[in-house]
Formats: sequence, C-alpha cells, structure tokens
Amino acid sequence: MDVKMKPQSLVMVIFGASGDLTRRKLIPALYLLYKHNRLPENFAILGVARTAFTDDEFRERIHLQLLRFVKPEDVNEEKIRSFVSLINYFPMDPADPDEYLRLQPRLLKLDQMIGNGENYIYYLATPPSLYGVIPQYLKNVGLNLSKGPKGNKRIIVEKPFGYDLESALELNNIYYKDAFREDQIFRIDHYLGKETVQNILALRFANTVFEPVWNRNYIDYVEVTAVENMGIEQRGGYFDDAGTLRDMVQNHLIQLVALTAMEPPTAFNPDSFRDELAKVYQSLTPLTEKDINQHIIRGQYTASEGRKAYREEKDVAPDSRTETFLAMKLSISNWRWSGVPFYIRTGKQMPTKVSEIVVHFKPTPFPLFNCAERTCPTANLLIIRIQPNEGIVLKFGLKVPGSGFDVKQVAMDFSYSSLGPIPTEDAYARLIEDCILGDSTLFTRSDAVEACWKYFTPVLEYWKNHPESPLYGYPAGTWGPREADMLIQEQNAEWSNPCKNLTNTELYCEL
Ligand SMILES: NC(=O)C1=CN([C@@H]2O[C@H](COP(=O)(O)OP(=O)(O)OC[C@H]3O[C@@H](n4cnc5c(N)ncnc54)[C@H](OP(=O)(O)O)[C@@H]3O)[C@@H](O)[C@H]2O)C=CC1
Ligand SMILES: O=C1O[C@H](COP(=O)(O)O)[C@@H](O)[C@H](O)[C@H]1O
Repeated sequence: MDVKMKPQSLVMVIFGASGDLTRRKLIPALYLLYKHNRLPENFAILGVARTAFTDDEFRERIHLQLLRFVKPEDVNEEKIRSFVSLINYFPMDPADPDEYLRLQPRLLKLDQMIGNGENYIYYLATPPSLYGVIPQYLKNVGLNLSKGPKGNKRIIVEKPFGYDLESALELNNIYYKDAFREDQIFRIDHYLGKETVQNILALRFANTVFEPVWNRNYIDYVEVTAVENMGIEQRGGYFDDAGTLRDMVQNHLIQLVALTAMEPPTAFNPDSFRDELAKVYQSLTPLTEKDINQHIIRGQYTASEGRKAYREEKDVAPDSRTETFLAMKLSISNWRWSGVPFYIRTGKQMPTKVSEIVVHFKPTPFPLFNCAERTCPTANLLIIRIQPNEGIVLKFGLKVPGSGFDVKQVAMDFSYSSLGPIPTEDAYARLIEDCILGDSTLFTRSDAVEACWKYFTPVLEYWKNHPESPLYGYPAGTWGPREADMLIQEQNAEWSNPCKNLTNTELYCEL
C-alpha cells in the first residue's frame, strides 16, 4: 500500500466488535464507504470480541444495527445485504495472548479467500486498557509487520490515547519499541474527520482576508464550545473513570483550539500539517496551581425536570466526583497569540448539542455612532459552526436605514447546506478511508499526544491531590455552573449563546 493508494485487498479487524462504537459509528461508516465503492475491491471485516456469536448471528445483528444507525436516505436493503456478507466474526478474549495463536490462522484464511494481500487494518475499539496489550500480542504472532508492497499492517487506536502523560509515553513506547512504526499507527480523533473542522483550514488558508487580522493585534478572545444535550448514555463504566477532561477536552476541544491557532503549514501533507499542530500544543502556557484553581471550572449534572443526576446513572459511583462539564481559560505563549485568551467549554446534559468556535475581534478604538436597539456593535464576531447547521457567520455593524446615524449588528451567513448535500456526518468514514489510503494527515502524531498530556496532566494530578477542589453541580438541561459564567466575565464578556448565534438556521435549544 503506497501512500494515497487503495490496496486491492484488505481485511479490517475490529477489536471490540460487540461494542457501542462499532455499532453506532464504525459499521455505518464502513457501509457508507462500501455503498459509494470506496472500499478495496476485495474486502472483508473480521469482528473480534469475547461475546460468543457465529458468523451468521453477528451478521444478523449488524444488519439490524445498520437499519437503526444509518440515515434513512442511505438505507439500501440490497447493498446492506451484500455489505453484511463481507462480515465475519471471531470470538476471542483480546487480553489473552494465547488466543492470538488461533486468530492468526483465521485471519490468514480469510485473507486467502479474498485475495491474499495480507493487508490488515486493526481497529482498536476496546476499553483503553487493552490499547497497549493488543499490539504486543499481535506482534507475538507476527501480525504486526508490514512486508513491503504486500502485507501492510496498520493500526487505528481510539481515544483516549493514554490516561495521563506517563501512560501516553508508555503506550507510545509499546508501539514503537515492540510492535508498530509511527507510519503504521493511526491515532484517531473523529473531530478531525468532520468536514466543517477541516474547513477551518480552508477558511484560514484559502483566503487572504482573514489571515492579516488573525492574531493578537485584532483578536480579543476566542471561544470554543462543544456541548451535548444527552447524558452519558450507557457508558457509565467508561465515563466515570475518564471524565470530561479526558473524554472531550484533551482531544476534541484542544484540536479545535489548535486548528484555530496554528500557523499555515508549508504544504498540505502529513508532516507539515502535524508539525504546526504540535507547535501549538507545545506553546500552550503551562498551568500553574493558581490557574487550575481560578481558570478551570468543573461541574457535574444534577437531577432536574425528569432528568437523572449523573450520580444516578448506571455504572456511576453514587458519590462520584467525575466532571461532566468543564470550562477553562487557556493561553498560548507565542508571537501570534500572546495575551489572547481562549475560553473553552464542554458538557453533557446541556440545553442543546452544538459545536462552534467564536472569534471575537477587538472593538473599534472609538465609538463614533449611536447604538440602535441598545446594543453597541463595536466588535466583529466570526462564528464557525461545526455542527449542526454547519456554517460560518460574520457579524458586523451597519447603519440603520433612515434618519440619524444609528448602527446595529447584522450578520453575513454562509450555510454549508447551500453547497448541496455534504457529507457532514461521516467523519469516521473519511478517517477510515484515509487510513486505507495510508494518509495520516488527519490523525494525531505521537508528539502532539504527548504535548497535550503534558499540558493537562498537572490538572488531573491537582484534582487527585486536592479532592476538596470545587466540583460545581448544575441542573441537567442548563448551560453549566454559574462559576463558568464568572470565568468569562473576567474578560468583561459572557459566553455567546449558540441558540442565537446563527440567523438563517434553527437550532433546537431547550431553554
Ligand atoms: N462509543 C463512542 O461513542 C466512542 C468510543 N470511543 C472509544 O472507543 C472504545 C470503545 O468504546 P465503546 O464501544 O463505547 O465501548 P463498549 O464498552 O461499548 O465496547 C467495548 C468492546 O470491547 C470488548 N472487550 C474486549 N475485551 C474486553 C475487556 N477485557 N473488557 C471489556 N470489554 C472488552 C467488548 O466486547 P466483549 O465484552 O464481547 O468482549 C466490546 O465489544 C473506548 O476506548 C472509547 O473510549 C471513542 C469515541 C466515541
Ligand atoms: O469522543 C466522543 O465524542 C462524542 C461527541 O462527538 P460528536 O461528534 O457527537 O460531537 C461524545 O459524546 C463522547 O462522550 C466522546 O467520547
């Protein structure tokens, strides 16, 4: 498999095939690729997990799941049937090294059936505790090595990659020293697979108007929001151990910060692009204890209007101190961003599901005009709506028609839907396809992971060592604790309200 070349044949081995991620994201993504003829000609899936299924039972289950999780317009019964026939199942415990002695011949047999290319992609969709184990056991039976033009082996590892800096370093060492080279490792962060997240790059680097003002001279502060109106669903076991910092902040939110803050890469290739991302992470101003105390607000949802409290969720400790909300102020120590705060927030059980970046430009130096409707639009806003109602809005001041000279804020709206149907919901399909093609641009490199953990690990340690540090309750269905509002009030500002940010599209918000 050369870079950007689709192999003739490929077996995709999914560890954790009976789990939630496989059901909701991976299988629908692979089906979409299949439906659009974007998979290798000879292709098979081998699902692996401990639960006992026969091939037929597993196919039946996948068939039903596809009908449930694929968008109605993508459902094509005939295609689903032929896709499902490519799926096989192998019951084994991935934590048991001896089981790989059985896996190896099974995989080889499947590979021979489809074309004998020995090209395998392993997708680790298991609990993170197995991320370091599986590669070593694959190596024990020789399933790790790429063998020239034939026989490529790649491994996609889900987030969180590590639990803190030490474990991330350890994981990277296991992969390099024992099992896989960096070019075989694809650390996935599905936010980078989102069309609108990639479009941050196009907005910044395919236009000249933004770049001259994209710095500390013109930007006052930046907000990054990624909130959800659902709780933790059935993932209490995982989430109670992870918390929001590990689940959303250390990966998705910080990626959005980095894409907003990065320098233009010298070329759009995996190395140049990822060099620039890594530089942002390395420039994050280290957090002191005072910062952690004053600039990080963690919250946990409490029961409200028929919604359960976090502590009542399945598999969550009744006295859990795990955060389901986090807001923080961070800064970047470099030439472009020195002095510009980035405010980020994310949480479960908020009034709506939305991800967006709001760039607040500095106010005009002098207010020349009267303000219409008691709002003084002295500062421009650029809103990059990642999901839903994907779009970009520029807010600016204009004269109110008629006598006098009052100004009011108006909006120039661009909605991605105006480009026609765009694949905004198949981030996983995009990333899996990139891995098949050997393109690692949109996957996280080891230095980036390490730099992120280096930045966030002091926070985790501080919380661990100071169990009394505040964890604020917020009623489920609200925008989080009041203390998060106070955080941004330091800037003489308030969190912008995503329910009101776009003018041409509706966003359902329970307020
Ligand atoms: N679900 C999601 O939306 C997202 C998940 N992720 C990541 O993907 C990974 C999988 O998540 P998810 O699918 O939600 O998790 P689930 O708990 O739903 O699934 C875990 C899977 O791993 C299998 N497994 C194998 N060995 C073990 C073991 N020793 N202990 C427990 N399970 C085992 C389970 O099957 P069996 O019991 O049959 O062996 C099951 O198929 C996690 O690392 C998560 O962080 C990342 C982004 C989003
Ligand atoms: O990785 C994760 O992301 C989802 C949110 O993803 P989105 O694409 O729906 O915005 C989050 O619900 C989950 O807890 C987390 O593990």
